[in-house]
Amino acid sequence: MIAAILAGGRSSRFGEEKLLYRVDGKPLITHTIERLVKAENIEEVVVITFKEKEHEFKKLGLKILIDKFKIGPIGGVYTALVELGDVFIAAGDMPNINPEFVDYIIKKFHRSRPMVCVPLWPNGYLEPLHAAYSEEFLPVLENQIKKREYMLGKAIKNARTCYIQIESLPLEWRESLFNINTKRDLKKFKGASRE
Ligand SMILES: Nc1nc2c(ncn2[C@@H]2O[C@H](COP(=O)(O)OP(=O)(O)OP(=O)(O)O)[C@@H](O)[C@H]2O)c(=O)[nH]1
Ligand SMILES: [Mg+2]
Repeated sequence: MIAAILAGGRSSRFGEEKLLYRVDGKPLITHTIERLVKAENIEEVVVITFKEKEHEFKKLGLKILIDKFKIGPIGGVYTALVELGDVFIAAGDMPNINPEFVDYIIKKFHRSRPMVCVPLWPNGYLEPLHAAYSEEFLPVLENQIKKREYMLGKAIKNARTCYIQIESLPLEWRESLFNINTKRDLKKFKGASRE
């Protein structure tokens, strides 16, 4: 499966483009990609971003697709599904992605053929930017985008979805869902202590 990395955000909480911010000598998005490609079920990584940011990511040697929507993650997921077919979606700001967890989600996805296979917290909170999507989900997205309803979680709840109960997974997999939103979050990123 191809991994599509969403990289069109404004980094407003971070204060500058967080995905290009260098941590341990490399851009944050490179940490995310290095983790993703370790998953056995990920063959290739493609970055979904806006035209204005294309150049910066291209300089890193990354394959880019342009998100023309600018309506938030839902537009990035839509772009990925139209251009690539079934994909694993990840946010670019997830440097602790656990390849085993990614493989687990993709295997579940292939087994039950849902529209979306997404991690779910006990409080009902979803992790739509760490999930596998089928192109069969496109009509649901189109329907919502047409109505200018841009909540990705709402589309997922209206789809044929396989939920992965996070509380039943190995505890250490949870760090896969960690994402960097502020400069303070960088301190929690264990990059420095890893090999
Ligand atoms: N392609 C695409 N990616 C997006 C879009 N909005 C957010 N993202 C990406 O989705 C991921 C998670 O988003 P956030 O953590 O909210 O990042 P952000 O929007 O850059 O940051 P804030 O402005 O602080 O909310 C990041 O990797 C963003 O780059 C979008 O409209 N299109
Ligand atoms: Mg985030």
